[in-house]
Amino acid sequence: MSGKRVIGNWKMNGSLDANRRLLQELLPPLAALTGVEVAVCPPFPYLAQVGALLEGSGVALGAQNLHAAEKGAFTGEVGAGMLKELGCRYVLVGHSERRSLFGESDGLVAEKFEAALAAGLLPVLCVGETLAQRRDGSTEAVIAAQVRAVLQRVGIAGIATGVVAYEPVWAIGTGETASPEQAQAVHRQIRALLGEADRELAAATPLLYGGSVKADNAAALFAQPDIDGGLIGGASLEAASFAAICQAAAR
Ligand SMILES: O=C[C@H](O)COP(=O)(O)O
Repeated sequence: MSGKRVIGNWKMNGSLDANRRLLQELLPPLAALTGVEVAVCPPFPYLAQVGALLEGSGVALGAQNLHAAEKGAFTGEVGAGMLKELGCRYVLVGHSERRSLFGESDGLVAEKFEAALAAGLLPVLCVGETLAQRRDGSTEAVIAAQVRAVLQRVGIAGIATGVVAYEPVWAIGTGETASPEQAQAVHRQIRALLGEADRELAAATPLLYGGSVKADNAAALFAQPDIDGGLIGGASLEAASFAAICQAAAR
């Protein structure tokens, strides 16, 4: 039992028809896998449809974002309780597209992580450096600040209840994956940082890698000691590719 997790982030893609076809093709091969927990995160409007299609499959449902408040006058936003009620197990928090395109700060991301925990969801904290930050040598500082903001708010027990996903921004949707060694180095750093608070809980925190994970590079990434699975974007929209990635995690 490898205990790995693979989460598909569909981003702003899909339709009622495309979702049905994707899951029809994806669920049968996944049914045979053991030792891997799989989830998919469709856009908000499709959560109910996808939740119903996943019923009995063992594949979990996740959302891509949430508001930090429980409810109120926040037009266009969605609260953690609503996601929970629709059957979500996971919710992504602080994806780099949220940070860069929608101005989400480390502080706001921490508030969202806390709100998700309070509702009984498993928040997936996304962290990662830009290409410029990697080039100027600030990867470690950037990741540390992103992780510490959440650690300070919810403590190590809070983080360990959820998941952390390292997604170098330069590897997202670009086809350029971090090498297994590059990814492992950052994962080891995250584990060590969490370990300053509690070594056991740090060891138990799932650390996923995301950024151009494909069927042909997944196994090498998942073989790294501190990589506990993947957060998959583009390849999660192709049933055969996503199934192969899940298969690599199940080994
Ligand atoms: O949430 C997923 C990541 O942004 C990775 O996306 P990608 O697999 O298309 O590079």
